[in-house]
Amino acid sequence: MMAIVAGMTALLAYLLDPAINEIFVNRNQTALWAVPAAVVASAIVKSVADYIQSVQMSYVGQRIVADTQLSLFDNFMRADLAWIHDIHSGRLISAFLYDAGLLSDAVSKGVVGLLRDAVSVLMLIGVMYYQNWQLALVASVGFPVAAFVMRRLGRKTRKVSGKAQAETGTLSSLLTERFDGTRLVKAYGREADELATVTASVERRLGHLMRGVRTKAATVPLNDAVGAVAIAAAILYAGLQAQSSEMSFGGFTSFIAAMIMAYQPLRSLSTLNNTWQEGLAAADRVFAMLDVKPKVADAPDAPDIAVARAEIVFEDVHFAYNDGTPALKGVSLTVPAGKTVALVGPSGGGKSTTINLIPRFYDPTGGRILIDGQDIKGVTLASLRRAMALVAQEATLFDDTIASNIAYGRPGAPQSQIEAAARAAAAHDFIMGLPQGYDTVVGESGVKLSGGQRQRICIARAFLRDAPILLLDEATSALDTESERQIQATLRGLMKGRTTLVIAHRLSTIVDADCIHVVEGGRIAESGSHDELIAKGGLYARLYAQAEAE
Ligand SMILES: Nc1ncnc2c1ncn2[C@@H]1O[C@H](COP(=O)(O)OP(=O)(O)OP(=O)(O)O)[C@@H](O)[C@H]1O
Repeated sequence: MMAIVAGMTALLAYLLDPAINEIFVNRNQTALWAVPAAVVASAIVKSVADYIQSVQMSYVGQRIVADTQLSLFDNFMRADLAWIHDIHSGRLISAFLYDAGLLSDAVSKGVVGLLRDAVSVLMLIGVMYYQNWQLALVASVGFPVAAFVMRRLGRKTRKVSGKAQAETGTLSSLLTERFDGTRLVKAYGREADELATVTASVERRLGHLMRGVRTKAATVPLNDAVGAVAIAAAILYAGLQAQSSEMSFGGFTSFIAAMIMAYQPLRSLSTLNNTWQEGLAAADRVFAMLDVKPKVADAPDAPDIAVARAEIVFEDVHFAYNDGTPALKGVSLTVPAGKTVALVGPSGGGKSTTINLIPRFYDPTGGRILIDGQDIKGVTLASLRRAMALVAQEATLFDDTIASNIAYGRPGAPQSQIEAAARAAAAHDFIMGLPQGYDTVVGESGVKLSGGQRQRICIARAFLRDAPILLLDEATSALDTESERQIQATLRGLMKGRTTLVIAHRLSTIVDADCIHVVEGGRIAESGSHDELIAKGGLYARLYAQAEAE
């Protein structure tokens, strides 16, 4: 298609030769009709090919955006939690939306346009050389100069594009945080300050983008100037040669037409180089993200875990986050099959870290974690995670129906099972009271639920998952006493017969746990049943007395 467009463009320039020499100079009657017909025919072929080509080019570009976005998302979903936490979500979003777009421009306009224009220019230069090679040689003096200008400006574009992208990432981070924290902004009356923060970022981004625009805008006039000198040189040379009349009038006109027609694709070639450079910069960033491979991954030939009793054992487990600060300094504990073990302790002690190691959100830096005697590092991640249900503090719901939210851990579960799970979580009645029952859409754009209702849907999700291991980050502290009591009752139902490790934020809720570990400073400070720990009169007894007093 590209060759057709380029060929037809060159043909139009070539046709000027017979048009002038045959029709006007030789007064040829056949040519009088044939040449205009040929002009129309080649213009039609060029237009059709042009149309098909633009659609094809856009498709190639958009396809690349779509494929890149899918690969990025796939990689983000598989990436280590540690990596995701270290990088702000705004940066991921800007790679997804902004960089993928730049990449598409580089491909659809850049590569394809580069080829098309290069072919057109080559063919038109061919016409020039065919008409008069000495003249063509004179007209070509501008090329090396133009190439040098393009190169310099291309480099600058690439640099500026990198800065603009970094600022786009910062801006999306700022926006996500501000939208999530709207309540806080309003409550503390910080609207004006937030506007100032965002204004600063928007202005910085504008500055970088404008630097790019100026570079791009300078490309065309600079090349135009070079082109004008080349045309002037050609006319001067042709004029000087005119005396010897080696060249016909038609030939000269065709030559000049080819030269002027070559001008347009040459101009676009110079701006395309900038687009191409932006695309290369974006590609660097996208590929850097695609190259990140998760460290928490299946060992080669890892078997599925075989869970029978579901006993969890921590053997002298050490762990440090990426920044190097140790969070666990030798934790050994056992969660006996079917029993409930609670982790309590001061904030920052390491309770969440302990629980996060069981589904291998992170791998320990020392020691081992065993489930039914199998080191969890040696089994497949999918089978390990299938063996557990997680009820986290945040009560995350997706923008989907209640039924889909409950079935998140067991996609395709029949309605009867979904309802049974909701009943067990004491959620069925309030769900039936919603406008569309189980088909009610919840989440950001759907019906807004109370904290307790959200929590109950999450518990129903864990019921339906029906896994032998239950990881519970007790989320009842944000609820009122009545809701908390109800949720506690449903949670006890959920824990029954399952190996449960629970983080207790309210000590009153875990008094009947089989064993309580007090985690402090990354170590287990004391362990025992509620009564034993009270009798001991240590940290737990103090924490409990404090909680009672409140
Ligand atoms: N993603 C992280 N990156 C770096 N350090 C972290 C990260 N998460 C937690 N920490 C640090 O690890 C230590 C243990 O944190 P952890 O969240 O396990 O405590 P916790 O006992 O669950 O606290 P809380 O009761 O407040 O939730 C803390 O010092 C914390 O600052």
